[in-house]
Amino acid sequence: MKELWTSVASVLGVLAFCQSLLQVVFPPELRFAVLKFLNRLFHCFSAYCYFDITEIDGVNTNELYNAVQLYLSSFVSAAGSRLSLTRALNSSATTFGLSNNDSISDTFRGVAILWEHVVTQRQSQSFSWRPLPDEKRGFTLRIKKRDKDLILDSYLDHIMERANDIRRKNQERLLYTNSRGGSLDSRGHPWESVPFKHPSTFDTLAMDPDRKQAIMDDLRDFASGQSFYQRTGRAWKRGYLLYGPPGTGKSSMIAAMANYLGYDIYDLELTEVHSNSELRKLLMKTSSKSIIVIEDIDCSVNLSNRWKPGGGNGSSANRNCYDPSSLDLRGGGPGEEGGANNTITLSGLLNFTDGLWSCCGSERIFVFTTNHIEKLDPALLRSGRMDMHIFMSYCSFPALKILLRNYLGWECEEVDGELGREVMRELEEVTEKAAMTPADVSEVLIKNRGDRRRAVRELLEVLKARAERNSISNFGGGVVEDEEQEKRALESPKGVKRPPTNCQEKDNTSCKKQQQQGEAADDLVD
Ligand SMILES: Nc1ncnc2c1ncn2[C@@H]1O[C@H](COP(=O)(O)OP(=O)(O)OP(=O)(O)O)[C@@H](O)[C@H]1O
Ligand SMILES: [Mg+2]
Repeated sequence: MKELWTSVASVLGVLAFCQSLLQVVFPPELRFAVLKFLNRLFHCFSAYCYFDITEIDGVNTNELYNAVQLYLSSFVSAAGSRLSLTRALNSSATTFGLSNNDSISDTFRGVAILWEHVVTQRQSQSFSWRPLPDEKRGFTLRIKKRDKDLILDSYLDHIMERANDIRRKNQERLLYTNSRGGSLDSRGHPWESVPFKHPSTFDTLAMDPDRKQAIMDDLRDFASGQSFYQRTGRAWKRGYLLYGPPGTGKSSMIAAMANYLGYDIYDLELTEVHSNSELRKLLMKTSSKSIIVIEDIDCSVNLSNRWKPGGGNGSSANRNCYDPSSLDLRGGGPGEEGGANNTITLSGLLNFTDGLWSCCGSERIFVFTTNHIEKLDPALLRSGRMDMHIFMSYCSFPALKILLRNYLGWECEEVDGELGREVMRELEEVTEKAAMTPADVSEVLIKNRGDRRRAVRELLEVLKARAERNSISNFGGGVVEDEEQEKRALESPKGVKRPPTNCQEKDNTSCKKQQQQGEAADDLVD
């Protein structure tokens, strides 16, 4: 054993001597050329090829590095005895990683792959726009030369896909906003994000169950439709236009969609976007598997005035709603024609959702909402642009039943007894005529959620009062004007007034009936 150590030491000594001799005898240029040559010779005869994936690519973070790190973390935990642990911002899960200069093998389509995590000290920093970390990190991928063409592209795509899945699973959903008005953050990102924790789901959404199911099916088909979109040559995106009076659940529906699909939301504030090119940049910085939302598309920006440089004074009165009749969809828009490059136009917006740029990235959903579909330009409604137009209506009876279940834990299907059924009939009859929004109904239920009996009784009273008011104002039409609805939503019923319970004002029969219903409601929810 002693002899072995002696011989190893003497070999090392000889090598060190040769190296110092090389350094003394040969100039650095020659040494470098010799090493390069030896390196080439080695790679020529080696059966393997190597790919370096560095953490920082120039000054930008290399997304592939992050993806590989996440991908390896999915199976490294079972393999390694020494691992690095990390937890990302907004993440609820711990990620395992390879320790410095450790390696792990993987197989893909029967091909063996070796990954090595290489960490070296960075040389003294030359000039850089931003400080770089002291350590240089990277992964080296080793595969057999003959497998290179066979798997490299598909393997890297597979890694990116898996990494995105892991990221989504680990991370709470994110809600992005462009409220910084075009300025970029330190990583060059125009979007700001916060964790998205909206509790709305399709289960809690009050709307007709058949329509709800149709939307869920559509979303599911979209999310699993990669091959369909590829086969048909369509960009993998889908547009939904949600329209209806305020408080009917448009925003709640968007949150439910995001929670259902596990997508992030990009809430695009059009008033913060100054030009079509800025809009394009924002789009380019959105990730796939996301929902891009423009709320109140009819009011968020005065496209017509911004279109014509001298065409409007931009007064707040004008800014509130645009006049679609003054929009001109011919040509590329004024940004290109009129030289007003700092404007956002309808054509820019349409290109955003529909043009070539809309296909950068994939699996994205565009959702526009409006209270006034009739004010939208037909170009926005054209088929193929917004694939599905979803009307969010006043509270229907099936929707009311969902709200009763959500807020009071009350299953209408389980109602029995003659009086109980009578109340259900009353509710059914009066709900449509009342034309109340789910938001208004929710208010009544929230206020009385501690006392089911009182909640149902008050709801019935409010519905009846609304129905009566509607029949008077519309001569039996039953649906009130939009403006009135908006006002009603703004009023936000702090305390819903009860209709007069003073029976002297009414005839005896109706008074008796009212009393009976009150009692029935009491029995029903006992
Ligand atoms: N269909 C619904 N199902 C369940 N809750 C609803 C529904 N519609 C409204 N709500 C309740 O009313 C509140 C307001 O609803 P939401 O913001 O989704 O309405 P909206 O249609 O987006 O209104 P606006 O047009 O003013 O933006 C929600 O927080 C939710 O609690
Ligand atoms: Mg809304």
